[in-house]
Amino acid sequence: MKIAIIGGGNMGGAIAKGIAAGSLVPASDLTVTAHTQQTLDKIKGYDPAIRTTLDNREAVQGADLVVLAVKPWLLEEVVKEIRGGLDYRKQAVASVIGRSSFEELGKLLDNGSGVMPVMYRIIPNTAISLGESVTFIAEQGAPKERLDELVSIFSELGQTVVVKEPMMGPGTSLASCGIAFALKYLDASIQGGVELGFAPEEARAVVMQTMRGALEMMNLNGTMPQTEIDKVTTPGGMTLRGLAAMEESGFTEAVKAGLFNSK
Ligand SMILES: NC(=O)C1=CN([C@@H]2O[C@H](COP(=O)(O)OP(=O)(O)OC[C@H]3O[C@@H](n4cnc5c(N)ncnc54)[C@H](O)[C@@H]3O)[C@@H](O)[C@H]2O)C=CC1
Ligand SMILES: O=C(O)[C@@H]1CCC=N1
Repeated sequence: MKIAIIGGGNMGGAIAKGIAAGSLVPASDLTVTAHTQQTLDKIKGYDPAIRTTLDNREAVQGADLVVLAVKPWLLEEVVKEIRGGLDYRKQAVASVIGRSSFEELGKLLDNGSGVMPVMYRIIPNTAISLGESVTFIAEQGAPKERLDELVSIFSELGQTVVVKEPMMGPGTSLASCGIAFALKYLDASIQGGVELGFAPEEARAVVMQTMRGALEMMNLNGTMPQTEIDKVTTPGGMTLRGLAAMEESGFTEAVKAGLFNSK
């Protein structure tokens, strides 16, 4: 599958890096565009075989899939720019834009011909660059084999979850914004560790290994977090006091507020 990524920034670049490292799409079948040559040079640094250009119209020529990965406020401008050069019978269009919809994308892509392309919404998180993403995918009008092919590509880069469009917002919150929320917990822990007397690098190492251990226990034991929390918590002990203080400060509600407000 030949893929053109329009906007090789944090997300478009991470997708390009991940796909180039995978086995299903040769790096030479990837074309990435950006607003500046400096960004394209960074993309070349991932794999020199990735094709790069500042010209969006040139990039979409011959692509089987065009991935729109610009900031939301640039979507309309970019779609208008490339629309005339797309063959909707052959070329599918995917949006990675966080708060978009098939309705909005369809309106922008509508060229009055009565033919619409296969459309996807694809929301990875930034760990796609190292093959550890959770990627949510929804489709509109995709034949099963084309969806399966797309899912195979993204499944090399972590876990892929195919959903109906209404679950794209919640999926984005939980996994794509969610990676920032997880990092926020780590950041708070490191800050606290420093205030407890550790050097920042020591606190970082301790917090990362503690998080790794927590994840691995859940993974190996097939448990929910509370089961593992119960094993740590001595009645009347230190952990209980800490957990109570966290909840008094609104920990669980704060995390949920982050999820509900980001969708
Ligand atoms: N960063 C993330 O973790 C995620 C981002 N997204 C979505 O990805 C989209 C891009 O976000 P980021 O990658 O974070 O932004 P970014 O600013 O890092 O990347 C956007 C890229 O678009 C390029 N660009 C600007 N104008 C252009 C044009 N006219 N033609 C071609 N390229 C152009 C810029 O050079 C830049 O490299 C957003 O719509 C966001 O909602 C979705 C999931 C996760
Ligand atoms: O913050 C955002 O809007 C984008 C979408 C999901 C992650 N980053």
